[in-house]
This record gives sequence, C-alpha cells and structure tokens, in this order.
Amino acid sequence: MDALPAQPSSRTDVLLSIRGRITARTGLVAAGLILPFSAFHLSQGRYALALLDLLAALIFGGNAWALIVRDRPLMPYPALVAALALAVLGSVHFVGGVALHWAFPATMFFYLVLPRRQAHVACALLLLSGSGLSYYHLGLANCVRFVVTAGLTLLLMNVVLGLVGELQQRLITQSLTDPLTGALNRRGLDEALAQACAQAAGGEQAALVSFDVDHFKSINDRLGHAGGDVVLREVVRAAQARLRAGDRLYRLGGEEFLVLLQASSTAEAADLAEDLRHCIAKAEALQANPVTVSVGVSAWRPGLTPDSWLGAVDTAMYRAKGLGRNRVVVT
Ligand SMILES: Nc1nc2c(ncn2[C@@H]2O[C@H](COP(=O)(O)OP(=O)(O)OP(=O)(O)O)[C@@H](O)[C@H]2O)c(=O)[nH]1
Repeated sequence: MDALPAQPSSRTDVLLSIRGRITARTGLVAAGLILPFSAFHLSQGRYALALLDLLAALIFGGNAWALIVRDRPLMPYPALVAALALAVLGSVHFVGGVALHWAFPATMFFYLVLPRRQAHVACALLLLSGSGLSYYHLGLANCVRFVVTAGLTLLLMNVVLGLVGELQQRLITQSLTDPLTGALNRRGLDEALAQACAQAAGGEQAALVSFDVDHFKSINDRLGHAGGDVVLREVVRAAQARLRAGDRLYRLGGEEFLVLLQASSTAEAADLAEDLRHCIAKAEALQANPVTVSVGVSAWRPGLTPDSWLGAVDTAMYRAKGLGRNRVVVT
C-alpha cells in the first residue's frame, strides 16, 4: 500500500516552491551591495570594471523587480547563473586573484536558484576556472586555499539543503498523515480523487471503498476512549495488510475510512471489500473485542465527479448500515 503519494524530496528540488522569493530577495540585496563598487571603480577611473559591476547590479535588480512585479524572472535562471559566473571571472580578469572572493557567494547563489544537479555542474565549472585563475594570479599555495575553502563552502551548502529536504519531507508526511492511525488524512484526498477521476475518464479503472466501524460508540463506552483508539489503530493495521501497492487508505474522521483503489473493476473492488471486512473481523489483535465494519463500494463510471463519487460510496456504506451492518453493499 502506498503510505504517501510521491512528494518532492531533497533529492529532487526542495526549493522549487520558494525559488522566486529567494531569487528576488537575494537579487535586491546583491544589487544594493554591488552598486557602491561600481561607483567606487568609476571614481577611480576603472571604467570597464565600473561597467561590469553596474551590469551585474542591473541584472540582479532587474530580475528581482520582474519577480516581484510580474512573478516571473527577467531571464531564465541558468542564464542568470551564467551572467553571474562571467561577472566573477571578469572581475578576476580586471582586478586580479583577490576578486575570487566573489566566487563564494556566487556558488551559494547557484544552489539557491538551480536544482541541485545543475548547481553542481555550474559550481564545478566556476571553481575549475577559478582555481586556474587563482593559480595564475596568486600562486600554488593560494590556489590550494581557494580550492579547499570553496569545496568546504559547497559541502556546507549541500548539508544545509539536505537538512531542508529532510525537514520538508517530514512536514509533508506529517501534514498528510493521521497521527492516530498512520492512515492518510483528508488533506490530500481532493487532489487524489480529481486525479483518479481524470485517469478513469481516460480509460483506467478505479474504485472507492468506504468502511465504518459498527457501533463504535459502544466500543468506546466499554473500553474507554484510549481503548477505542487502540481499536482504530488495529482496524487500520488489518486493512493495510490486505491492501495492494498503489491503494490508498484515508481516515475521513472518527471511525470512517476510505480506500482509493487503482486499476479495479467493480467485481475486484467488491472482492477486496469483502476481504477487508473479513480481515478486520478476524484480526488477531481484536479478538478480545471483535469489531465489524459496514462497507460501501463504488467503481468509477462516466459522469461521476469527485464529490458525486464520494457521495455514491457513502450512500452504499450507509445502506450497509441500514441493512443490519457487517456487510458489503456495491453501488
Ligand atoms: N476513541 C475514539 N473515538 C472517536 C474518535 N473519533 C470519534 N470517536 C467516537 O466515535 C463514535 C462514533 O459514534 P457514532 O457516529 O454514533 O457511530 P457508531 O456508534 O459507530 O454507530 P454506527 O456507525 O451507526 O454503527 C463517537 O462516540 C465518537 O466520540 C477517536 O479518534 N477516537
């Protein structure tokens, strides 16, 4: 059974959703910091360098402006990175090896605006050319210093991004999971149903199974609320043991659950629902206090929307209740 739908991880692109904001803010700060250098070089008669810094400040500032006002960058991020790398190397050309200091914030910026792998490549290229220039301008000892400190900067940046990715994954998992039972909660359900409807309309089969614990109030009355919680956890454990990879189990609230079955016809979903009812009734951990469930089944058919599909399976489940509970009703 799928614990969670696929989510972005530290291995994919952890900054995807906040890249624009990061780029706009760092761009504004960078433009503000670089402009005084341009003015200084101008006052010293170093016109080429003044122009280079002015260009870099305009690119950063213009890009930040476009992100803030139009919500999209002035130039694609790889082009921005290339411009920045050229500005760093250009500074070294005009000022000498000391300008290699710019390579440190530049490489960190690369990791903020590019996906990890692209940033690795961009950093490798900049550091390779930077170490060549460092050797040429500053000699072997300073070249080694540059390579080691730049390498450490990259390492630390990757550690931070790795931690961000881990925390992000943990937050996503927590926000989509019911803390009591470990089933999925309602949060991701609307999206999953909309996706399943779209796929089903395209020819794939899908079905919903809704089940509700019978007389759960009296179980709570007998065992206490904590005992009722244990029962809910065991019900989920028994159900999960029967579900297949790709099936998703949601806790809709209280003692009501929903399973989204991929690639299932009405007959297959009905069989699985019957198995679920049986597995829960016979669950070893529940033998001291056996529980039964009433189950509704609804395979997707043309015309069903996420809401009407949910309504259909709910109606089937309530019919199972009305017919005496502990049974499966297929709609
Ligand atoms: N232990 C526990 N009880 C809960 C939780 N959420 C809801 N409940 C209880 O579940 C019970 C649900 O009762 P009802 O909706 O009357 O349904 P029922 O007794 O199962 O009766 P039928 O569904 O008609 O078979 C209520 O007593 C709620 O307080 C929970 O997280 N833990």
